[in-house]
Amino acid sequence: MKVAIASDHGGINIRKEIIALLEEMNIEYKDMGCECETSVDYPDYAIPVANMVVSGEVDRGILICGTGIGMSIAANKVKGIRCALVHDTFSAKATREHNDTNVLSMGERVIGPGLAREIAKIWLTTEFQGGRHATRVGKISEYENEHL
Ligand SMILES: O=C(CO)[C@H](O)[C@H](O)[C@H](O)COP(=O)(O)O
Repeated sequence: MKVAIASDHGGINIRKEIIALLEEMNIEYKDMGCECETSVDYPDYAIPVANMVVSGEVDRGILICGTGIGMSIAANKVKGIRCALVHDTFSAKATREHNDTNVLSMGERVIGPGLAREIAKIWLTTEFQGGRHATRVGKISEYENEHL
């Protein structure tokens, strides 16, 4: 698996924590910034990562901003992206099993690095269950293909 990761200025510390996790898990990754702690705009990071996922350049994306909300809104504008904003381990597992999410978003002003690491680890290692969930995810893709 290959992962693209990015944050704005509000998510740098959790990004570093998740990069350390990816290295421990021997998961190949591309760090897409941001490079500094000055204020940047989250769509400039969310959209490139989302495009890397839909193009197949990477398999998954991980995005961090202050709340995770801006990143998730922006990523979900890209056709083919299913981005989940997650701040608990139950949802991390469920959104892989049920929604086959390909991008994870978290907020550094909401949770600490320890929980973020647990969430990311679960999200990276949980398989999609398919079945009835595939039917539902398929309906989202169908809508995207017909209307977006
Ligand atoms: O998009 C967000 C809110 O939904 C992110 O949390 C941003 O990191 C946040 O808006 C940045 O805020 P700042 O006041 O410019 O640091």
